[in-house]
Amino acid sequence: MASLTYDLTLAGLAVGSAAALTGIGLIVTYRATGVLNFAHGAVAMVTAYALWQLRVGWGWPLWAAAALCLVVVAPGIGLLLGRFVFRPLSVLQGRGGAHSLVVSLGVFVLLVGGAGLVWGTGAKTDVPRILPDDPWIRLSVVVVLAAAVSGVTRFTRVGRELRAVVDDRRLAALSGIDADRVADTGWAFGTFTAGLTGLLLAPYVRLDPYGLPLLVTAVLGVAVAAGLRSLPVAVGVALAIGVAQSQLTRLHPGGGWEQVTQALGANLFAVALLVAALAVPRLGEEADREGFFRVPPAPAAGGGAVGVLAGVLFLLPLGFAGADLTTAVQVPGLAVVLLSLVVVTGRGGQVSLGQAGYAGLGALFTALLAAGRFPGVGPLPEAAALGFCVLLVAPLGLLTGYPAIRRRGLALALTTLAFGVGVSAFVLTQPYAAAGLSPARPAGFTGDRAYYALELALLAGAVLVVWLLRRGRTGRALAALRDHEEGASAAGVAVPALTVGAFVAGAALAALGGGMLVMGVQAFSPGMFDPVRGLLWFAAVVVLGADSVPGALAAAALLVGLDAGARGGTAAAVIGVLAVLLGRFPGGVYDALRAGLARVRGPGVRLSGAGRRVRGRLGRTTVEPRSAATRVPPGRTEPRIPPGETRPSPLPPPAPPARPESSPPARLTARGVRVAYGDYLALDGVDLTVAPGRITALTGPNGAGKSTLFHCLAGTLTPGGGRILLDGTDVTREPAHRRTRRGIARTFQRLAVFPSLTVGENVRIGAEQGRLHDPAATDRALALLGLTPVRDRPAAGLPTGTLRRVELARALAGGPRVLLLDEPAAGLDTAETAALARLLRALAADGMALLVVEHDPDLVAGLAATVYEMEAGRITAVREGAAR
Ligand SMILES: Nc1ncnc2c1ncn2[C@@H]1O[C@H](COP(=O)(O)OP(=O)(O)OP(=O)(O)O)[C@@H](O)[C@H]1O
Repeated sequence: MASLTYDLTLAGLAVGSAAALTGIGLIVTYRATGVLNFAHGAVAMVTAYALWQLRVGWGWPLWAAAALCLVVVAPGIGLLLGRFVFRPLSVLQGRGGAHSLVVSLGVFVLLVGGAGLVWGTGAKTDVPRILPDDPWIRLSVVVVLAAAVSGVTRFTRVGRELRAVVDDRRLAALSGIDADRVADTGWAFGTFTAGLTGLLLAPYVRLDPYGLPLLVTAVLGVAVAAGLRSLPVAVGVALAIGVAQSQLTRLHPGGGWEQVTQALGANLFAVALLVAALAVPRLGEEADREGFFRVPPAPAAGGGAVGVLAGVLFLLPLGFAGADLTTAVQVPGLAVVLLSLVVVTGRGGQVSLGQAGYAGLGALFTALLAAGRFPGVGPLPEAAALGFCVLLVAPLGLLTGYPAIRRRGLALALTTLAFGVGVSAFVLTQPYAAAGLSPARPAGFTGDRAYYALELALLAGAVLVVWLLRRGRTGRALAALRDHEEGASAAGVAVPALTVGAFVAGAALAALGGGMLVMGVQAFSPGMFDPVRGLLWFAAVVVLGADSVPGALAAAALLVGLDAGARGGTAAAVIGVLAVLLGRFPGGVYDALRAGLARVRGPGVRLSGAGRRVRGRLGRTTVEPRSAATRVPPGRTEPRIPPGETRPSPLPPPAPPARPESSPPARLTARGVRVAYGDYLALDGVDLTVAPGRITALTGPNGAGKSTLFHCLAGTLTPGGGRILLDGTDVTREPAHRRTRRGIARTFQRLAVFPSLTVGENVRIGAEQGRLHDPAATDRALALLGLTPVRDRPAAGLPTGTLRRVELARALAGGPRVLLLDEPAAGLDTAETAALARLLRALAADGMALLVVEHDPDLVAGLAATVYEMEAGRITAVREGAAR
């Protein structure tokens, strides 16, 4: 028994060593470049193929083949990626940034597709071993490598440079460090470890374009568990999981647990990925300095002609026959799955790498329900099975929707990926699913042509759902969520509910598409929904225009058509190339084509209303993540007005705003508010009152704690101690959107408008989601702020002064009783500042309670009735202002 334990431990250490190598490589690359290389496993796979080619294909000596792979091929791929793919992106984006995830997924699918094209999709079982089959040797390699990296990082100049770049790339560059060289080193080392992992693992697993990358992707959890930071933790976790996984094979609890134990034993790294992704919600934020990751929004499709063209193209297969028609049957189902990504990612701005999981569940449930093998449910007619599977899977959208409430960027990407990996490992590939499920098609639609017609009807329904989700109150709220989450919350949008809703709708659509697909091919196969396919679909939708229905339809046709008409892997390779080029076409290929078309047409051509809107949107810098779209370069207070456009009318003298009867005055109070950031006490028992009918100001030097207090009042930060009261009601623990609905509105120091919406839509969100829900409030607020002439203009690209008014109009449209303004005069010229002061006085005269946070004591002196002075987290003085 003891020897079995020993043998299993050794076997586990061997597996753990390979995982540890992956962890080391991922962390080093991430620290040096800010990119979590999702293509790590694909590089491992390509290097293993290279070894096979050199040794088995061309008969090279093993040592020479292995040396070439490890010294030239693997690091060479890294250097090429770093220099030609990610460096241009980081120049555009700043480190980390919005696109690196999509581009690294693009590299992943490109390598997977490319390997399929070059070596075929069949498995190679004769990859030579480069090391003896001794776990101790593998372990030694890993320990030596980890120690060497730690030593180099700690004690050498390269290591010091690496740490400096990790801390602050721009500062490091200013102090003479060649950050690009550091990044190159990170890439070369990272892909070297990927190559080594590939060579170590390939002889023991089936080497095919999908299998090895998938295996290595599940190991991402090791790096995540180490917070993408600590090499010893990564190595320890990897070895522990390797050993635990190996020991689990001894357990035979019998009964239902037998299957669970076996599944766990085979997939413990997937479990680790799931646990780690859930446990580290703020992962990657430090590398995403430009703001949270947002998938670049493509403009709404709008163009009726494109929609009609897509409709006609989708009707064409009705005239096909034979194999062509059988292939075409897969397109509408996949199109529905991809539309689910349009809802979640394109419109809601949430990364979802796990849609293949939902589609797979939809397919499996449909097949099980129709076969009468779903627990507790007898056989259902096929059409009913399809409908029922949608109802079953939709609530499961919570599984990724709920974590998405607190996660952004990388953390959300990893959580959704972990979901996809988990569903594939623990549900789709289990014996009950793998054993010959062959669902029939609904009665009356069994022939290919009839079934295709049925699919078209379902696809039309799905397009309608997406169309509805993009219009009206919900559509505007989703666009606001995507464009600027904090801004949406401040406008009153219930961000958590909407985020979950987007995932639930996405899960329902993906399940429908999965069910359609499996009935189309009349067989369930887990491989159709493996996580690699999820990554491919995500990349395909984003590159063709994440918020574009025609883009999703085109992606489905492309993916099915290319793989059917050409060698396996072509579709992945094409999507990969497009994703890698994404840096050049930030709004997706569809967007780029429209831009090209607009350029070819030239400026003299009159565009329709929709065309003008699209051109206006294309003019903005969608390449930047949210809020950055409205950022003004330093030293310039207002962007130049583009030629041919008129300057929006200046703010008119305010008529005293008529306060509706339903807006009784309100008082906002802070009582003994305390906030600590770690050991540092940012607010130390602050008392402050924002009284109705007057302007209260809060001033103090940088770092005094003004913004922290402001966040506590607005609901974006929950204090560690003390209370926030609105007219005696304790609102301390209420989120921002609920406070907005109670009548506490706010504006932002850095603008928080929604660039993909028009000025009118921006303000309308405030009226729809705020306290009063008064449809006429939009017009009133627009008129009050002098914005009526620009109400149909897209917010993107408007001057800062105008956008400040848009933000204020949005806040006022909700009928606030308390208005909190964070440095409202930032970026305004003198005339605009004076007009703003007049408006604020008028609002106060009308009974509103106003708080103005401002650095400049002179500026507030003439405006405020009460001035609170703050320093080092305390109120140091309260004095009467000139405007009493
Ligand atoms: N998220 C955070 N983590 C750690 N420390 C923080 C955080 N946010 C603020 N601080 C620190 O808390 C203190 C108060 O910051 P705060 O932004 O509230 O000051 P402020 O008066 O608004 O300054 P400014 O006028 O420059 O915005 C500062 O020392 C700041 O460095």
